[in-house]
Amino acid sequence: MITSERMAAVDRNAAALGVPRKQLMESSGNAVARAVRRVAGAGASVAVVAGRGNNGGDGLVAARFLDEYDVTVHLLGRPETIRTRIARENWDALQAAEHDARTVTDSAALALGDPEVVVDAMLGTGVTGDLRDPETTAARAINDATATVVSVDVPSGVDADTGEAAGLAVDADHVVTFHDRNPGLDGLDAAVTVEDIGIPAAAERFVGPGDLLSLDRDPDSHKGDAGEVLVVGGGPYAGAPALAGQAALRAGADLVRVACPSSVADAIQGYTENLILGPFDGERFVPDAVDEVLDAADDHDAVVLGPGLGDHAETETAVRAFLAEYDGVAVVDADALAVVPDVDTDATLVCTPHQGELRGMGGETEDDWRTRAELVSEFAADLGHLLLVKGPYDVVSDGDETRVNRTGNAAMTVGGTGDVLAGATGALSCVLAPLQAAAVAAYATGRAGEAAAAERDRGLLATDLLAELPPALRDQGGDE
Ligand SMILES: NC(=O)C1=CN([C@@H]2O[C@H](COP(=O)(O)OP(=O)(O)OC[C@H]3O[C@@H](n4cnc5c(N)ncnc54)[C@H](O)[C@@H]3O)[C@@H](O)[C@H]2O)[C@H](O)CC1
Ligand SMILES: [K+]
Repeated sequence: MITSERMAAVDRNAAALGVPRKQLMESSGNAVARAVRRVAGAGASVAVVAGRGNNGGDGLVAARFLDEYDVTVHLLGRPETIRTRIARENWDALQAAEHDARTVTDSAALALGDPEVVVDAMLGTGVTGDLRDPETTAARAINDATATVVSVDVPSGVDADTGEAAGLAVDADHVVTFHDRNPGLDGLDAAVTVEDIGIPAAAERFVGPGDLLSLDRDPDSHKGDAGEVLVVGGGPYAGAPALAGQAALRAGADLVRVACPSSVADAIQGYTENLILGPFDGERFVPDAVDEVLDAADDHDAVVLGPGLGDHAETETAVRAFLAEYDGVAVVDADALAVVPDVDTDATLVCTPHQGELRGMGGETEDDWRTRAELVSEFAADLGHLLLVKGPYDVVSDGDETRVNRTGNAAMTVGGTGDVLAGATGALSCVLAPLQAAAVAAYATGRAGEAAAAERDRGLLATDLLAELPPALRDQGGDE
């Protein structure tokens, strides 16, 4: 099962892996043609009704594969208004080969004739709201026809994720969908076939530029802001919370506060004016400070717990007490990880151990990334918490879904890059689901490290990564 949002990400990842969308469209169209052959008699008349997006493009490819039939293509709208280059190229290919391909500019003028099969390629996952004209009139004509209706990807007018239609929708006999089934197809009367269109499994497994699309969602559809992060860190160290806090800002958080012992507040503020300090008395995080930090945490969308806290027994007790009461999202890093295996908490934990810390938590690790991915997944399931295990290939798993990140380089073994990753994960946790936040944070931090290392053979510093995070969170690939 896959949502259309995730499908769009996987599609973009496939393109980055060398399998561009036009190639997928060729496979989709071919699969639709195969479905038509299963229901059409020899030489049957087939009407392909194509919209101006990529769903229409699939239909145009199908028409090319169905030369042995009497095929008529009805494009809904003028060819100049076809929305994507790849769909337009497939329209041009039909024209060049002198297929019977007509344009319908006046919806009243749509004459389907009396086809044996209609291919409904009007709208796919790009649909929003009620069908508009000419699609409404065309849907009515399709539903009135006696033809067998084969819908491409989803019956036009139906939301692939919910199965609901805002208004009129095509009443399909068969649906040919691609790669994996959308949740909305389950309740339909139609016979649904899922066709492999050659998307590599790696497009789902490896974090890629498509995963950055999840950051572009309509801001009104979630919290409405970029999030506020509380870093709980510092004591024996001051640099780590400063790095984590700045990374959270560079990853897009609106506001980052640092709850730290008063002994290091000036030092942390001295690194940057961009962080807001919320010091509590003392030289380290101790049980007495827990209530104050819990109050602060309640006003934030996510907490980053651990950078620079140290491993004093009192601090460990304080971390445990904090998590016992906290029920939001917490990115847990560094010394705070030690409490995770037996902590009692309602919080959503995103744990970011390196392989040494993972072993300290009782987890196993392996050099081979495939084996490691399995081990991390099993351990995340045992813990009941999400893990982002750092390594040459980072593994992110909640025990159910597992993603692997390949960005980054050996120069990033320098101290402080883990704090940057924890901060970025905290910021992204404000706007994305935890697994996606961890995956995107690992991907972007690795890319930031690659960009920073491009100019220096040695001597990379964790601070070099900070300014590289914003571009690393943007998809710089061309849209093919
Ligand atoms: N995911 C894959 O791997 C592949 C999918 N393919 C096919 O591409 C479509 C999705 O294509 P897209 O261009 O994003 O959207 P649509 O064709 O569904 O819609 C295009 C267009 O329609 C307009 N529109 C939206 N809502 C309405 C409405 N209510 N009434 C009228 N018009 C509407 C809007 O402007 C959209 O831009 C997917 O389903 C697959 O069939 C590719 O083949 C590649 C592989
Ligand atoms: K369709």
